[in-house]
Amino acid sequence: MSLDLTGLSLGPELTDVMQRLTQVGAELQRLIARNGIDGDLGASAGTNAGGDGQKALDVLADEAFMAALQDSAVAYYASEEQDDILTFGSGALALAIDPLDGSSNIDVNVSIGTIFSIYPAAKTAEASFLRPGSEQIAAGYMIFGPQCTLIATFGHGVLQWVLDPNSGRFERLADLPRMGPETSEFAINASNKRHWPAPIQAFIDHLIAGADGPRGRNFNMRWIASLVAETHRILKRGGVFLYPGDSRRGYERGRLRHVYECAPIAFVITQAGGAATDGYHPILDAIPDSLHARTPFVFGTAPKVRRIARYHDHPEEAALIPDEHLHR
Ligand SMILES: O=P(O)(O)OC[C@H]1O[C@](O)(COP(=O)(O)O)[C@@H](O)[C@@H]1O
Ligand SMILES: [Mg+2]
Ligand SMILES: [Mg+2]
Repeated sequence: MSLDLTGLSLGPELTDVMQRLTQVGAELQRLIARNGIDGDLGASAGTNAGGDGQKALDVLADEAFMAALQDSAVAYYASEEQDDILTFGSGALALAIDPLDGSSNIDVNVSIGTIFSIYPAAKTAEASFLRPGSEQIAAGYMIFGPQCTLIATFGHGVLQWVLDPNSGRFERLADLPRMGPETSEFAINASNKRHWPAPIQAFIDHLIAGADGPRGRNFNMRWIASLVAETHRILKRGGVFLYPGDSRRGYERGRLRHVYECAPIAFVITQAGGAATDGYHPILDAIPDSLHARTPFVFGTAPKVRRIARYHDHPEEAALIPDEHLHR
């Protein structure tokens, strides 16, 4: 057993799938630590279904998860790296996965990870994933960084484990506390500013104006370009993340993928007391129209996420709403 699930009643199928996911995670952390010794995990390795360039580690991670899950309770496997949903058998579960998130960071030794999302299998492969994220029964991510951490939700708060490199086992830590309402950090790829829609431009302009602007206080910015690392920081110390749709060709719906990136992160964040939207509507209520569909994505501390929605309704007043009026 690679994962301490003591005291959790997940049922035999989900327990087994979590064990298999974390076995692969522990192996990926080991391989990543040896990058450059045997080969280059950041080397180009083709193009995936979504048209993104693949790195050697993208392909290797996808193959490792596929091999580990083929004879498990996973009936349907939907991966960022596969054109179509794969059918493994007649098990009770459907698993969507971003096998390697943050690939642009592989060759610069910055945190990367795996994002997973689990549903009860539906009648067909498509129906198992093209459904509201609120129907997920489990979701989370592993981060491959200074520590290998697993964050997961099974619908009752957010749990965390850390991989003990001595034993190869994920040890459970205290559950994550709920996110507080206060925060002063935001995350967005600001190089795209000229392409953003007006409400996002106004929101960010007001944050950057700091104490001299309508918000009347200073804010701080971070951008790692690994969704897992950004999520982890926001879970631990609050803040807000934005990848809006923009006017670049192919980015009308942003960059991030609904099924295997945004829905699972939204499940984790809302279970931690935060909020997750497409800028306006809750992500967990939306139904993606295809496996690799993109969605604009805003998540983090709930009042901040709600304020961004207000910039769409009332851009002139949104900056002036007191935080305490955004608690619901
Ligand atoms: O390079 P950009 O446009 O800032 O995008 C960064 C985003 O792209 C991603 O790397 C996409 O994920 P993949 O590496 O799985 O394709 C996210 O982790 C990150 O938030
Ligand atoms: Mg990703
Ligand atoms: Mg990926």
